[in-house]
Amino acid sequence: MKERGNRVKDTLRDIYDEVLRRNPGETEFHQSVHEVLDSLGPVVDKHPEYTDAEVIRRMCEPERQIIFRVPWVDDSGQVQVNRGFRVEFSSALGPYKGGLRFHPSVYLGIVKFLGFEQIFKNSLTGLPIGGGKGGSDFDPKGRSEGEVMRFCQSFMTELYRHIGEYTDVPAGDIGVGGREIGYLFGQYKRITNRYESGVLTGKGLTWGGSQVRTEATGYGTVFFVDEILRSRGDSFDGKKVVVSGSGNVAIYAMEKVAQLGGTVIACSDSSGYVVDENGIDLELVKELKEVKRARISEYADTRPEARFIANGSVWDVPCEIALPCATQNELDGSSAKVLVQNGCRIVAEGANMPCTPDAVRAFTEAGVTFAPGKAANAGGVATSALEMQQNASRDSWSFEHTEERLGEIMRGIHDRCLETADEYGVEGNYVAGANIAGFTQVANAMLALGVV
Ligand SMILES: NC(=O)C1=CN([C@@H]2O[C@H](COP(=O)(O)OP(=O)(O)OC[C@H]3O[C@@H](n4cnc5c(N)ncnc54)[C@H](O)[C@@H]3O)[C@@H](O)[C@H]2O)C=CC1
Ligand SMILES: O=C(O)CCC(=O)C(=O)O
Repeated sequence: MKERGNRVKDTLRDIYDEVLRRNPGETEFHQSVHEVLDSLGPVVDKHPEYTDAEVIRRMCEPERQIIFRVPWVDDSGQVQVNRGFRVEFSSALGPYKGGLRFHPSVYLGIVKFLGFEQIFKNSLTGLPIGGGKGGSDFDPKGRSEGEVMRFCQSFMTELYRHIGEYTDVPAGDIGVGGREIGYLFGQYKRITNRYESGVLTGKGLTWGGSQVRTEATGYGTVFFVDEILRSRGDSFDGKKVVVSGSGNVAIYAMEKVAQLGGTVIACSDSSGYVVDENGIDLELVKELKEVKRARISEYADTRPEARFIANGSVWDVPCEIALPCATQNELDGSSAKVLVQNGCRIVAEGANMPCTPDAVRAFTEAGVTFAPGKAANAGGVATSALEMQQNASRDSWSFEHTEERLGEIMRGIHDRCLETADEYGVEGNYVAGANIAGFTQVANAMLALGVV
């Protein structure tokens, strides 16, 4: 028995070593692979057919990686050159699906970590979507409307030949919202001469978009936490919540917390954080971030009762529930210890991999419930799949119906994580439950499809 356990460990170690060797310097990708492999011991033990067919080894190698030049002309007439990426990771369950990120930190390792996470997240939704991710090192900050449009058009001038309703369906992520999806869709339509609505999601409501897609990731994360609370006979009522970021995911997480009776007392952006003990004024954040594209510090200029802190961590603010909704590795081990000391009981990742491995360890050791992003933030991509359904049937659902579907999907993911954790002897462990449940569905499809 012990010998078999050691063999399983050796196999997983061997696969991880190969990932390190093949993908040098891609630290975020290594981190995300390690986190998944760490959960798979009991599955490999129970199902040797997965390793016999090298399912895990194949899963760690993207089906296709596309890197391309994105040249464009800025407002001063200067030619700029950025780099574009699309990593098509797994199409075992459906067309590649996942967002595009425009941020100066983007390189292959970030796109691959995000694409890898997306395989398991998309599987957890129970909807027919594979995993992929893309983006560019373009920095939209400080760029004019015209510059953003010309960049998006140049990006799509290459990307269009790799995507399609049945092939690969991108959407938004950091730095890519409704405005950018509009420019990208416009250029795709122009080049292909096809109104192929299902090629992108996150579209505007008058041109093929879905109700609730804008809100879906943030709302979904809060629905997930609500399910955790409900399973303990508790609710958001009167709970103090801290959210990091103030972009798409953060804004709609804050909105749903308030609707369910909780109070968000702090949020942030990359320049610092604001604390408003009376509850963050969401209309003000929306005005600053969605309309003016301003810094969060302006919040405190408008609300004298609020404080802006430029240096420091939003995780220093005491709360019962923490929702990291900004970016990867933004919450480290020492921040996690501060949260624990201050009485935080639940952490749910609205962002992708915002908690470092040290942070996750600190939460687990302290008995804090930790919901990983691939489960807790799956509401965004799930609603993208609902957008694809509406596009395919040329239908358009109401806000209420779509939100109801989102709620059902998030409750389903929550329950599947717990049931799977129980089945594999790691009761209450959402990380293991999410990784194993997401993995087995993809692995079974890969076995059925042969060595491809
Ligand atoms: N948009 C979506 O549907 C989904 C997004 N996500 C993830 O959620 C996270 C946020 O994405 P979005 O809200 O879409 O992007 P966004 O571009 O709308 O907002 C990002 C926010 O994070 C802040 N931020 C970035 N770096 C920061 C740092 N180091 N410290 C503090 N704040 C920082 C930015 O100032 C901004 O407020 C990302 O990890 C993304 O991958 C996950 C699932 C779906
Ligand atoms: O809606 C989508 O396809 C993308 C969502 C996404 O990028 C994510 O789940 O991280």
